[in-house]
Amino acid sequence: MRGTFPEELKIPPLERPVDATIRVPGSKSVTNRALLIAALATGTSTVRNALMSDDSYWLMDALRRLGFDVRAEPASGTVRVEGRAGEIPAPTAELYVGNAGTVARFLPPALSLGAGPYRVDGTPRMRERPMEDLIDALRRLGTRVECTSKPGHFPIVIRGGTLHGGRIAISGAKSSQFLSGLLISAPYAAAPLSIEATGELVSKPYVDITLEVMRAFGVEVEASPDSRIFHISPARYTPQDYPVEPDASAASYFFAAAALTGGRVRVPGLGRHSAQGDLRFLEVLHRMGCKIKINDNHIEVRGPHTLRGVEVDMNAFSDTMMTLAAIAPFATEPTTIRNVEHTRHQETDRLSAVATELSRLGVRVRETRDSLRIIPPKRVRPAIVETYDDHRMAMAFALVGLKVPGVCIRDPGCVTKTFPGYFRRLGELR
Ligand SMILES: O=C(O)C1=C[C@@H](OP(=O)(O)O)[C@@H](O)[C@H](O)C1
Ligand SMILES: C=C(OP(=O)(O)O)C(=O)O
Repeated sequence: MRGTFPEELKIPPLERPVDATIRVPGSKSVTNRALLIAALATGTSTVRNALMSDDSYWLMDALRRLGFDVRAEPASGTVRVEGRAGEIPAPTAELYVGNAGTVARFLPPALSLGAGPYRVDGTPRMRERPMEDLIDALRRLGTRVECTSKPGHFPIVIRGGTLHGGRIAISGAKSSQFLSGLLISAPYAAAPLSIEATGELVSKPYVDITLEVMRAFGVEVEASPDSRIFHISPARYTPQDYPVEPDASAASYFFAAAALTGGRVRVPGLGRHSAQGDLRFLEVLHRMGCKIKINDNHIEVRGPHTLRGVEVDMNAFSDTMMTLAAIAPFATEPTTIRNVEHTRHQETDRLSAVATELSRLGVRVRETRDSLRIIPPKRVRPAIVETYDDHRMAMAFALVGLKVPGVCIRDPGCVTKTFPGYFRRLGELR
């Protein structure tokens, strides 16, 4: 999807506070759950307002290689998926997941339902990202998984045939996506399956998104009151006409632009009934001095005259960690972001990337194993910001350019992972 992006993009500063209504694309997390669940369902589903980006492309590409009929209209975001009732049509396939964690972690449990061998690989970074907890769980459920390069990592070869039922424990300490991946395919296990999340479960609200999309396609999961143990009885997804809501993480950049400039931004299509945990970023903006209105079908943020610094545990909504890091230098006090060690295993080592790039902009940062303390300088200075092939580095640090003349974003094309039109939308703030 990289297409026509320049090597470097200079961000022109805003001359006045923003005042805009900004539409953001469909949620990556919801899109990739809905597409895979639609493929497992009995009959044809229509997924509307689906995100069209690298991450959803790689899932659709994998489904097609597996023999599913997937028809996408990129302009409207409508995707028709012919579900095969839990059958994986192709007995063997070569699959590529790019650097999409959702594809890397959701697909392998579904591949256990097919014959195989299925060979699955990803980008060099995906080969470094954790897979071991999921691979171990699949092996315990009767799937043969071979790591052809490094134990616990891509590339892998899966030979399936069945997914046993029973009881299984999986660690959620590195990624919640392992648990979500198991949950999505669990209704097709040979017998009832109980999954226990052990250790600290990071990014917990994403598990709620999984349960919500499963429920929308007709499958209920019984969760223990502490949301640690999940019981899934054998069931079949029913096909749906399913609208994907806008992406809350993508919206965070525009909410932050209102905060940064003392302006107003409204994002339609998101509201109080959303399961997306990244809307907790709004609580952070509120504590920094913003006024927040959450309606049924839109959210509006008004920025203050001066932003306050905050101390915040972002474990549950860490995709917005970089958004906060990018506006923190403009607050009146330091900001501390805690409990986000797991982001070191994502598109890049995000704590290290943020600390390095903020330092380049003249901002003092104290980095620990799992936290950042950002100390606002007298003046944020211009710089060419490196993005480490991380869409969120590019999207977040562009916000600095809205305030400081001379900020350039290196490799802006990396935004295609989740938001190909990001810089066009950012231009709509003018
Ligand atoms: O399940 C999902 O859709 C996601 C879960 C989170 O990952 P981790 O659980 O690995 O933190 C999040 O960071 C990612 O962008 C999307
Ligand atoms: C962590 C992210 O992605 P992934 O789904 O690849 O884990 C992200 O989008 O910030």
